[in-house]
Amino acid sequence: MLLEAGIWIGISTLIHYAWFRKKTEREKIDLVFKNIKYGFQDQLPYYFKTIKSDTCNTYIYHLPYGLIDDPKLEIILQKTLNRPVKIELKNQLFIKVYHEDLNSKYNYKFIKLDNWQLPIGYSLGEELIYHDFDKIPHMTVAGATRWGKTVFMKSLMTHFIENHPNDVEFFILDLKGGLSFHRYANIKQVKVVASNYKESASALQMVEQEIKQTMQQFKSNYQENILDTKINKRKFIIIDEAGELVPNNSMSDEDKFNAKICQRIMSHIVRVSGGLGYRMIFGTQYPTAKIMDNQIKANSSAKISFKLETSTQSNVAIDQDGAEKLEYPGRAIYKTVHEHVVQTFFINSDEMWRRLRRYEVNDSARTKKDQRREDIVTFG
Ligand SMILES: Nc1ncnc2c1ncn2[C@@H]1O[C@H](COP(=O)(O)OP(=O)(O)OP(=O)(O)O)[C@@H](O)[C@H]1O
Repeated sequence: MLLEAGIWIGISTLIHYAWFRKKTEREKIDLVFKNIKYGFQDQLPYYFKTIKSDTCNTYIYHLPYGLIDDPKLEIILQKTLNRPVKIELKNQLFIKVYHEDLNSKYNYKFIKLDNWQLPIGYSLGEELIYHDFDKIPHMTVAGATRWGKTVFMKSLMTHFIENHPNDVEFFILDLKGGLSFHRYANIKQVKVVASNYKESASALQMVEQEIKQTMQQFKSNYQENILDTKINKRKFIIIDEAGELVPNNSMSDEDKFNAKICQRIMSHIVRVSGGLGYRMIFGTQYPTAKIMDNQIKANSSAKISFKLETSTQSNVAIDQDGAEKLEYPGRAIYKTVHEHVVQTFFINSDEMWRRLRRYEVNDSARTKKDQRREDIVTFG
């Protein structure tokens, strides 16, 4: 009698333990598959193995033939496990469950990368995500005001000046009155900082003229692409706020005229100059079809978006929803063929100046150089 009671207590304790014990991550993943019916007919993903690392646990599953990815799965697993989750579907299903979320700030640091690669920021697991401007020359940068566009452009500038002080050149259109980039106008690598329509049109005409000359030079040497030459120079045209360059009725005739020149040359730059070593960074807080027109979008296969107001804007900027849900300044979606959520690097003006001031040239040297440039440029 006593023995029977003891066995019964033992069994019920076991049942109780099995029922109430904390489920493992893997058990929870299996339950999610079952509950949301993520499978093909009655076949669910079949567990293969787990790889544990310092940053995450990766659960690998074989998939029944015919089962494709489901965008909801990542969100459901994230909520169920209460951890950041990233899902990749290659031949198998890889579910990465991270121990830590992304930090909301990573300070800029000098990172030596090959050639014309730019560290964009960290994605989950502190994986460094970088962009190769020799593979994809032009980039659009969208984001509502105060969410990180200008800081991103500044860290791009600092990175390339630190990595290629003798080979990089910048043409900057700072249409927020020159407030963000004026301080760097006398840096050796900065050819011009334009802060109004007239200066912007002149700066872009300067670029257009240089493109013409480079083209001529390539033609006479039977060269097709800068990557097949020994030329190390790369020229970046930064547009910080492209929305200002769309002609509208509140502009004076002269401003409209100059804005139209800018539109024409920006479109020329993205169409013809990538192979010649020119890279355009097209920034806007207003991603509408009018501002980010088809020409710019089609020729800028790299897209970054910081937080935007609506999913409609997100679809214009990066061809998908998501930018409207970003939560922190500096957090962005970087999209080429692949897509990554990243925390971009933070740099403030003092730090940038501390790093770049050694490249400052004095005013008289700059004036002489500008005069020489003006000799070859036809201003509109
Ligand atoms: N990568 C980052 N990491 C952390 N915080 C950031 C980052 N980038 C920007 N911030 C924060 O957001 C603020 C605004 O950034 P930024 O000036 O780049 O915005 P913006 O989108 O260019 O705005 P605006 O269009 O008004 O110029 C910064 O002063 C900083 O406090």
